[in-house]
Amino acid sequence: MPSSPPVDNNGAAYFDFRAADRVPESHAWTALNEEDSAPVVAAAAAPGDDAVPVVDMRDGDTSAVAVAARAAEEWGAFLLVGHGVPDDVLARAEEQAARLFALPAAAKARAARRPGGSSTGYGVPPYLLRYPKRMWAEGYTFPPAAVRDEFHRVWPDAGDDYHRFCAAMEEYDAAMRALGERLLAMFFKALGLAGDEVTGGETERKIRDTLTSTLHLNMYPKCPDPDRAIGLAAHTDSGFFTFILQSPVPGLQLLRRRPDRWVTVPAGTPRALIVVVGDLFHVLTNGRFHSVLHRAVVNWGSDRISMPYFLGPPADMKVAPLMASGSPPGSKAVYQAVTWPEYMVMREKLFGTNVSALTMIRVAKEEDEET
Ligand SMILES: C=C1C[C@]23C[C@H]1CC[C@H]2[C@@]12CCC[C@@](C)(C(=O)O1)[C@H]2[C@@H]3C(=O)O
Ligand SMILES: O=C(O)CCC(=O)C(=O)O
Ligand SMILES: [Fe+2]
Repeated sequence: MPSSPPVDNNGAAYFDFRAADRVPESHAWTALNEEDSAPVVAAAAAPGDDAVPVVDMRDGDTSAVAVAARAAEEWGAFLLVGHGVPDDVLARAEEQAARLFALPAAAKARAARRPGGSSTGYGVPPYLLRYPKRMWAEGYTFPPAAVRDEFHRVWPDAGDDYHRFCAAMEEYDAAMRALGERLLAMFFKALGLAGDEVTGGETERKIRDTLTSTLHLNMYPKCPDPDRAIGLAAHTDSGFFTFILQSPVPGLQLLRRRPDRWVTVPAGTPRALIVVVGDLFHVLTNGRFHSVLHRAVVNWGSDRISMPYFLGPPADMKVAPLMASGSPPGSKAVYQAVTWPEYMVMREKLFGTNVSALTMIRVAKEEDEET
């Protein structure tokens, strides 16, 4: 297992990206897994098969549901348009995130993640600290419900800047959460469970009523040598699903299999949100929907901001495959029930081994298709 270099202040003492005229050894990206070296399909050239699917929520129910189902099965991700979240809500959130990252290092360092793998604050998420190299990015993680407490650390005077920031995040949170509930309903329809009152209706309600959310703001500074650095290394999201608001600068790439290749998600669709399926949704759907490896690359000319909004179960919920009462006879749950924290522990342990934590909770190996 690769050992991580020591990181000061729980990962909040970032390298001074602004002053960099080269990528130092500490940030020089090295491939860990085979996928890391897979070729990149140029966004403009991405034809037919490699064009990222687009789900338009305005397309009447059945057609949008069918497109979402195929995309979740075949890609584990898609672009979501017609989602109804007002432009100005997205624009304000993005603008405020940019203002946060533009603050002096000392202001941001006041909000450093606390020791012991704390899940909120400014700095590198604990899981990413396991990588042998640091990434070309700054990050800030927080549960949106706690935004007013959390950001007192950055703005102790609680002045106008503080209020503008918190109001924009609260608006973004409310919109994303409502959208999360709508997408959950679409996914349940797609799974053909909507008519199954026990497996469908009850579980859907339980998941919807207990959904938890986490916001993680990413800022990828422009980079003097983008091919030598990485913004965010290849990973799957561990929760149910993630909405990513990305700035007009491209950078997000999705891994497609057979043959392995990275497809760049176009950033030109105004106000489109990207939906990424996470590992626990992979489990919930018994592998029908796929969690997807994705990463963020950096570029020479511009900073890039992304604002992933992670939706998942509460910490004490056991997530198990949903088996519809109408499932074909003989179909079995392929995954063991697991809570989010249990899953995170497994994933930590497997870090650097090239084995997905999903393999650890897989039961009926012989029936399982490749993931
Ligand atoms: C709710 C979440 C989702 C987290 C953990 C926690 C807060 C930060 C998220 C990320 C963001 C960066 C990649 C990732 C892999 C990471 O290390 O931190 C994500 C992770 C996950 O999806 O597992
Ligand atoms: O920056 C992006 O587009 C992706 C961010 C992401 O995947 C994450 O934070 O988990
Ligand atoms: Fe991610």
